Amino acid sequence: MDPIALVAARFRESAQLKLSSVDALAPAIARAGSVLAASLRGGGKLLVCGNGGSAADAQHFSAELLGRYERERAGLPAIALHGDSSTVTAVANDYGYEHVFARQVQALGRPGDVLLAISTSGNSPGILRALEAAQQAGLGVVALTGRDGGALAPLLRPADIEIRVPAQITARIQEVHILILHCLCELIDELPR
Ligand SMILES: O=C(CO)[C@@H](O)[C@H](O)[C@H](O)[C@H](O)COP(=O)(O)O
Ligand SMILES: [Zn+2]
Repeated sequence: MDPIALVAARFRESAQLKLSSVDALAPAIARAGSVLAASLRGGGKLLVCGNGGSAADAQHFSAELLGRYERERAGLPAIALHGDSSTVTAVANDYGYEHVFARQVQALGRPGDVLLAISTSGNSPGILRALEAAQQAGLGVVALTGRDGGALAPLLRPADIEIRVPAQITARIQEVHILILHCLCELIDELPR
């Protein structure tokens, strides 16, 4: 494989996926922005979770809220749930890895908060448990998924928001997820709080 051709092909795939999915995704992204801004306006906080690259995306997003995105404002409350390594290792060791996010949602989540769950497959057990814990605790839910939405999609309630990237490859889905997260940052900064 010619490396330059490979790079060019990946750039084109990524750009084409973004262009071909914007019309389908924009309404749900706008709705999610309103839900997140309303939660923050009402004194709520955002709990964010994902595995692997999606954990990095969760932390990237929480950093942009706690710090800043593109405009000056006070820090906003957001917690990336994989970030506390002592809690993650203790809960995984004592209860199993699938409980790592759910346990924190149960402990930290309050009605009016929002869980932002990120999973390209929609099938990661820890994400499914976190979703159930959020629903039980009265949190709003925004889920970033891909493929067919996996086992997560049918668990969503009507008020929950799924933003599903219409692609099969994890990396391409993640590349759209990060664009979605930046749009959410901008909407949070733009919408009344
Ligand atoms: O970043 C990547 C692949 O691009 C990987 O680290 C990937 O995030 C991991 O395999 C995750 O465990 C996948 O989980 P999920 O998106 O299916 O929930
Ligand atoms: Zn990756």
